[in-house]
Amino acid sequence: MAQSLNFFVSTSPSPDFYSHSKLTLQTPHNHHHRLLFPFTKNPPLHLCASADNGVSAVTTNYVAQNGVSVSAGSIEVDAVTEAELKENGFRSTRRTKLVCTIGPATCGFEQLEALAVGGMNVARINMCHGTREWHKSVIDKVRRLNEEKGYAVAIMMDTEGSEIHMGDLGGASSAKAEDGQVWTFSVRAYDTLRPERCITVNYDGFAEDVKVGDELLVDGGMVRFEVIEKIGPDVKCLCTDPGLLLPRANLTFWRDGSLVRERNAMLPTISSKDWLDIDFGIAEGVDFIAVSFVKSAEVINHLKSYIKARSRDGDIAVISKIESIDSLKNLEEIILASDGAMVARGDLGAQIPLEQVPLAQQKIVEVCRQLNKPVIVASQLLESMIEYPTPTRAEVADVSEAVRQRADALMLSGESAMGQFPDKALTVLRSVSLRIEKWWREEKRHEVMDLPDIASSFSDSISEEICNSAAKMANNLEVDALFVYTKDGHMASLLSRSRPDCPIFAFTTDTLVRRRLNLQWGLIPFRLDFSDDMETNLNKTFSLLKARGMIKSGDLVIAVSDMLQSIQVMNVP
Ligand SMILES: Nc1ncnc2c1ncn2[C@@H]1O[C@H](COP(=O)(O)OP(=O)(O)OP(=O)(O)O)[C@@H](O)[C@H]1O
Ligand SMILES: CC(=O)C(=O)O
Ligand SMILES: [K+]
Ligand SMILES: [Mg+2]
Repeated sequence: MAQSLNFFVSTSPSPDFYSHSKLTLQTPHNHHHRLLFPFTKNPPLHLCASADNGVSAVTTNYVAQNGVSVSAGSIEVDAVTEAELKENGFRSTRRTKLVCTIGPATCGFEQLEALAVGGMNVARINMCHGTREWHKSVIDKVRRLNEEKGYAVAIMMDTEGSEIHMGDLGGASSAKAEDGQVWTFSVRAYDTLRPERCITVNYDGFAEDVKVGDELLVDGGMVRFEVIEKIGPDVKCLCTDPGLLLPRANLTFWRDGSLVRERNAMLPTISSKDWLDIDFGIAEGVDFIAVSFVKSAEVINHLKSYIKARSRDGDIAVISKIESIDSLKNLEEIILASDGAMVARGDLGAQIPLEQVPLAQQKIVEVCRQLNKPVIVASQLLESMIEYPTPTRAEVADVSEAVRQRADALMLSGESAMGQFPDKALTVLRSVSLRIEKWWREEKRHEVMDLPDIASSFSDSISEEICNSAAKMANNLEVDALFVYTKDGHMASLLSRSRPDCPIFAFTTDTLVRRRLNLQWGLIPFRLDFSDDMETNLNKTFSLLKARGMIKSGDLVIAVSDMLQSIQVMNVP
């Protein structure tokens, strides 16, 4: 029999409202313990509850108020998860989510499908590279894959930003800079064939801003030059650290051991080209927009209201990329304003000393977790796999560390965009994630992180308490899965924040919410039509999942819901 704890909160503005909460704890021996709490709160809340015999009493009441009916309907979950659940059972599903940057190596339909099969949860397109037509064709293919083959891959568009970077390499995929060579960095636009060892720069003030003696870092130091001469728009540079130059690589320059960033600080976070790309993203209905080189919360608030006013569903999540000194300074307010964050270690490592990057990563992951925002650890996780089929031991250790920190997601960049072994790289992320997650559960490690209260309303506080308790109960009772019925995804993310031992089945009526939840740790998002009647919802879910072989009789489940704020513990009948 189900044991349940239900709350019912509505924000009725009635002036002479009456509110109370009644908690019922039903023991197996039918001893009912009731608690009655009088409430006076402003703004007025209507809090009532509960059921003496399971869920039916309350939910019937709720349905009567809302008149929502349940259609028989079906349940949608992505094909990979379904196979994983059937094969390995609840416990061994992967909790850490995987983002793949799509590029020339992976933009074909079959290549995208191979990544989906390999566990890609989110496909990232980087607006620094390629044309809008190219990106549109990738988005179309991913959508087709989802529709035709039952995947739920979300799409993340990453803005170019207006930091200083190199142009393309006249069509070449890379160029090798050797020690002692002199290269020219120029703001000229070359129509005709450009001279050898010549790189264009996107920023007109470049030649004025650099000084002879400055150090010029490509891609955060993958290649280094020293400025030796300025001739009009051309800047002659001596290669001091050889390496591979990639198209549109970021450029930073350093003087007397410090990053020169006065000009960068004046460049807008979202350039006019970025705004056009954002319009494109809104029109295409991407799920996430990742904003490069965020400096303050202001720009994120601006973008969010822009999206809200223009997007059909008003619902594209905004991810702040933490990759500049300014973003580290304003970390908490930026993350608070955003729907998630990315530790963009590539550019971050060009702005702060490399040895500080791991600590910055740890801090960003921690702040995101506390503020309940998903966080992606990105860049160079498996860099050597761009060229080689196996990773270095150090790379495996780096991936393990990000999983151990319990980041929501890991991201492939060049490894999947233009590397020779995209599928193998994804397999490494997948197997390392599974191994570390298993270790965590076997060791019965408990969270050391204090999760602060983040609710901004009383109703949210109840959701938060319910989710924190449900996650704790799930660990203590060693349940097989948490079920959450959520319209907007909020309660699902609160459960994820607690990083419980068991997987979280998140049922939502909304396809967009379902795809967005794909970025969050431990969530298995399902699309399901459901009502406010929990008994009906549960029965329907059990029969649909049982029919598909994803759960079986006897499995122990804790279910929570955000329409009817409740916790129930039960065995699958
Ligand atoms: N759409 C694309 N077309 C061609 N090459 C791409 C594309 N996307 C990525 N690449 C290649 O893959 C490499 C790594 O991709 P990634 O998106 O991490 O680039 P990045 O420029 O380092 O990132 P960011 O600009 O966000 O800091 C790029 O340097 C580029 O060479
Ligand atoms: C991902 C990205 O933008 C970076 O690492 O710089
Ligand atoms: K970018
Ligand atoms: Mg970057």
